[in-house]
Amino acid sequence: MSTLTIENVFSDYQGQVILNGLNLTLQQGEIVALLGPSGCGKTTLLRAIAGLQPISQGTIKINGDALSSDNVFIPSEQRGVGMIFQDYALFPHLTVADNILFGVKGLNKIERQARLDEMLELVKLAGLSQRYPHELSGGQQQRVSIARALAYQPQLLLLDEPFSNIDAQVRNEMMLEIRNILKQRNVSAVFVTHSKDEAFVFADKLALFKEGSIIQHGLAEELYAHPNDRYVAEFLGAGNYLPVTVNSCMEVSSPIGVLQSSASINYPVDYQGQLLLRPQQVELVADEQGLAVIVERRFLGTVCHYWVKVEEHCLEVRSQLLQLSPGQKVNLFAPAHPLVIF
Ligand SMILES: Nc1ncnc2c1ncn2[C@@H]1O[C@H](COP(=O)(O)OP(=O)(O)OP(=O)(O)O)[C@@H](O)[C@H]1O
Repeated sequence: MSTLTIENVFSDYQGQVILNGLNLTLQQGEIVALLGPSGCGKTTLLRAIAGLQPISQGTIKINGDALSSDNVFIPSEQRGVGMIFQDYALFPHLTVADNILFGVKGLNKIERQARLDEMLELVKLAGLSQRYPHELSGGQQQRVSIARALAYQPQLLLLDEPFSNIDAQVRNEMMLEIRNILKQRNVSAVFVTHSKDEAFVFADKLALFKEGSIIQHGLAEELYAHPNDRYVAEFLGAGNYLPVTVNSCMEVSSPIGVLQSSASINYPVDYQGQLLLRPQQVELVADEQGLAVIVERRFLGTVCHYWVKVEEHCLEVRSQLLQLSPGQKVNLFAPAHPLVIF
């Protein structure tokens, strides 16, 4: 059974549609990132799941039980959902121990202590239980907020941009640490972010938002390699878009020559479209008679980023060939792969 099921969910603010018929399912233990630019409705969906935002149509279920639908509205505190916010939302006048145990009900004193010890160990804060939030670093405060959400043993954890206040240098490490904790406990989670890099590190699946709709959702690798829309392709990383004409179900003609696809192309012969080539999918070969010329080079350590002009097109290429220089003639190749054409 899915942990979370979102079926045809609509929501509005004063008649303005914010969520426009969303569908999404999440299996037990999966982490999904709601990804998209500012204002596209990610937080509104998170709030709707938490019971903090009404929906006007559709159904939200957890473990098969309806929480929001035409005739059901379960209050937030009865949903079994934990939330972690960007600003941690710790109680400043409570110690770490009291913050962590705040939502834990129905345990005796010994059980409460055992739950606290377990959580402190899980988030590596043993020994700090009597400190107050202002006596902790940002990362430690974030770990307290995780421990507080997990101490309550939620069926589902909701995280709203939880890493945006964490120093970039420790952010990746922190994301992996929290991801490991969730995986260790088999906790399902929905994570809001506008950063594809955070989504790739933290989530198993992505749901890409555009103006209140989910344009595509699935495994991160699947969306990156097979975006079904140029918006998805652009959001998930740099790419070159070259005009191509389909020659056959396995071949196209392009400004850098004839390219082979290793999967069938779903367009008819003579179809003219735009081919997506990620910078690492293009290879360079130095050639004095080459049809392309290097116009810019940026050294990045193990690879170089080149901008290469061919006809009127300028392509971004990431290459392990480090010695090419601006002005040099080259040829470009794209080894056979499943071509993505829009
Ligand atoms: N309380 C409110 N009243 C009216 N409109 C609102 C309210 N909260 C959000 N909105 C509008 O709903 C839309 C979606 O907002 P939401 O916060 O869900 O976006 P988001 O994708 O989470 O953005 P961000 O990444 O900036 O947090 C925006 O156009 C916003 O202006």
